[in-house]
Parts: sequence; structure tokens; C-alpha cells
Amino acid sequence: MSDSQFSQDTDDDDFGGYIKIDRYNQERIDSLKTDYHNVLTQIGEDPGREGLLKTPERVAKAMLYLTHGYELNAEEILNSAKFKEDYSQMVVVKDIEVYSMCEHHMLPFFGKAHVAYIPNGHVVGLSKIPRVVDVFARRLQVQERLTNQIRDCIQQTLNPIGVGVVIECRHLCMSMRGVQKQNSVTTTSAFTGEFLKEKTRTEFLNLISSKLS
Ligand SMILES: Nc1nc2c(ncn2[C@@H]2O[C@H](COP(=O)(O)OP(=O)(O)OP(=O)(O)O)[C@@H](O)[C@H]2O)c(=O)[nH]1
Ligand SMILES: [Zn+2]
Repeated sequence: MSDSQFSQDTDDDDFGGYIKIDRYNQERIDSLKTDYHNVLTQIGEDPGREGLLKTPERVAKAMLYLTHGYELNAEEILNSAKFKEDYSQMVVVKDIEVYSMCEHHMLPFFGKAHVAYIPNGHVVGLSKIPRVVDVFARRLQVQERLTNQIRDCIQQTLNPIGVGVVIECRHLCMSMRGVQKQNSVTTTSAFTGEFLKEKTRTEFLNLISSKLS
């Protein structure tokens, strides 16, 4: 499908401005509404009571929003703002908020991503890095795959001298159910090229642990 159906126009604010309610999306909403109506019944609720009347539709829209990364193309996003530039030091974008959902329980995991690359003749518009994180985060994921997908996309599209990605997240499937550990944080990392060398990796890790103020 085209990007126009998942644009950032604020006109159709039912989806926080991301998803246009065209025929394709309306069909998906209608189908999910039926499913969530059934979910409400199965958990022992009354889908007919006042507070729940619009809930199947709200959840359907929320779910499409939370997984809208399937409709986006990360390579296109990077290529749309790739500029020739003679800069060959590390570029680091840190503390990028991540909101994703684990593919096992469809419960949120959330935290921060830190992304770095060393340009090889081209830089990319800075905002495109968090956009790429979102393209892969807004899907059903495991944190390890999310980390690798961000690394691979940047490496393949920009062909830099190296890429480093570190992600730190809390998983609600580990805190509000299951093993019920409230404070555990999972850290994953993925590197290419120059970042496979200890010196570069250490520089990156030092930069993402430093505070601005
Ligand atoms: N590697 C990895 N595992 C994850 C991620 N998100 C959730 N999980 C794990 O996926 C596993 C699924 O294991 P199962 O034993 O099939 O599921 P479960 O019975 O619900 O497991 P518990 O959570 O231990 O109750 C669990 O250990 C989760 O903690 C992730 O991003 N990466
Ligand atoms: Zn889970």
C-alpha cells in the first residue's frame, strides 16, 4: 500500500493523525471490531453496556496504530533524506523512545534506542533515524530482531563504515504477568563494520552513557 494511507496528516485524527480512514483501513477496522466484540464477551464482559459500546472500534484503531510499521518502508525513509557530506566521525542519536509489542503475548515493551553510524560519503537527515526505529518497533517484535533490523536497514541503505545499535527496554509480559519482575531491563546490541572493533564500540558506549546536563 502507498505511504499516503499512513501519512502524518493531522486531518484524520482518529488514529493520532497517522492512518487515513480509506476503504482498506475501514475494512480492517470493521473486521477487528467483530473480533474484539467477541473478546469482550469471552472475558466475561457485556459489550452492550454503555462504557464498552465503542470499545471494539477504539481497540481496533489502537491496534492498527500500534502496528502501523508494517505499512511503512524504512529504506524509502532513509533514501528520502540521504545527503552527500564529507563527515567521517561517529554520528550518535541517543535516547530514542521505543514503544513496541512482544510477539509472544502482544503486550508492550518500551524503553530507549541508541543508534550510531560512521558516514561513508553520505549522511542522513537526523529525524530519519528515529523514524526507522519506529518502522520496526511498531510491529510485533522480539527485542533482538528489532535491534538487528535497525542495524541492517541503516547498513544496507547508507553503506556507512559501521553501525551500532543499543536498545534498553522493560517488557510488560515480564512485569504485569508471568515471572512478575518489576525492575528488570533487557539490553540488546548489534554492530557492523568499525563498531566490531573494541575501541569504536567503547567510544559509542561512552557517548550514550554520558548525560547532556
Ligand atoms: N528473547 C526474547 N524473549 C522475549 C521477548 N519478549 C518476550 N519474551 C519471552 O518469550 C518467552 C515466551 O515463552 P513461553 O514459555 O512460550 O511463554 P510463557 O509460558 O508465557 O512464558 P512466561 O512469560 O515465562 O510465563 C518468555 O520467556 C518471554 O519472556 C523478547 O523481546 N525477546
Ligand atoms: Zn511477551
